[in-house]
Amino acid sequence: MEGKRMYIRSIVLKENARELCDSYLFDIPAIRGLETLDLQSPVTFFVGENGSGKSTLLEAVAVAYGFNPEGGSKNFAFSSNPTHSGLYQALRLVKGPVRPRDGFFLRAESFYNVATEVERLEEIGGPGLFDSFGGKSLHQQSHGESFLSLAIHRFWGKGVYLIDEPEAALSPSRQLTFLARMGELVRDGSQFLIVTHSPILMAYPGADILLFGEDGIRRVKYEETEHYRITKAFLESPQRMLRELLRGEEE
Ligand SMILES: Nc1ncnc2c1ncn2[C@@H]1O[C@H](COP(=O)(O)OP(=O)(O)OP(=O)(O)O)[C@@H](O)[C@H]1O
Repeated sequence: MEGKRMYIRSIVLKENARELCDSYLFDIPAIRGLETLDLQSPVTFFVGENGSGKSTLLEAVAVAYGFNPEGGSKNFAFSSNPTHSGLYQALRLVKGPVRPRDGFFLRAESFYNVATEVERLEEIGGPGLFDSFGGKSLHQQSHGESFLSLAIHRFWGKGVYLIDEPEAALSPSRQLTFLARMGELVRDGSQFLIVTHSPILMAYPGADILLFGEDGIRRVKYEETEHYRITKAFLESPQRMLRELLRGEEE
């Protein structure tokens, strides 16, 4: 996809951001240091340590873009336990000239409620309800199965897909299935913003990997990520790494 086909081109923190939202957000280095974050590839990953602000920023982008804070498409309006921050009010999104035809925001915590709402809306839509989800209610499928059903049957393409830790639902082989599905959707003009800890997912060719750290947000190569380096070192010699880690316990 050419740059001009990107639906969200940049994430900008407004100059008066501190007046617009909660102060704890500015204790997070990635948020504090944010000015303009350009999205340069149809697939962008937010990576970094636990608590570095990845989900906070993804959720704020989702809400600023018009998604329901708990997830779903732009038509979803359910609310079970609103916990999202006010950061979305302090963001300005620079959008591309082409509008997406589809979009979905998914978080692991509220996936169950999204699945319920998807089924409710499909029901209103008439018969053939479960055909689009492999012939079964999403609630009769496991977390991973229903996640993939959504990605395969409900992500229609030419869309914006914001997903928080898809690997929470997926086995390694299903992560590969999801990668392949992402490839199809990207070739069909879609854009993904994904928070992940998975060294499998972040290997997507040509993806832009944005590392959230103590110095703010910076672009890194796949092989520079801790996820790649630690996983590689571990798998090359699990015994050696475990020996070092558990040494204290043996003495
Ligand atoms: N309502 C809140 N009040 C104060 N601090 C909060 C609040 N919500 C989140 N935080 C803090 O904001 C920080 C960023 O959280 P966030 O969920 O964005 O991290 P993350 O990078 O997605 O982490 P993980 O990889 O563990 O999911 C954390 O330190 C968290 O404790």
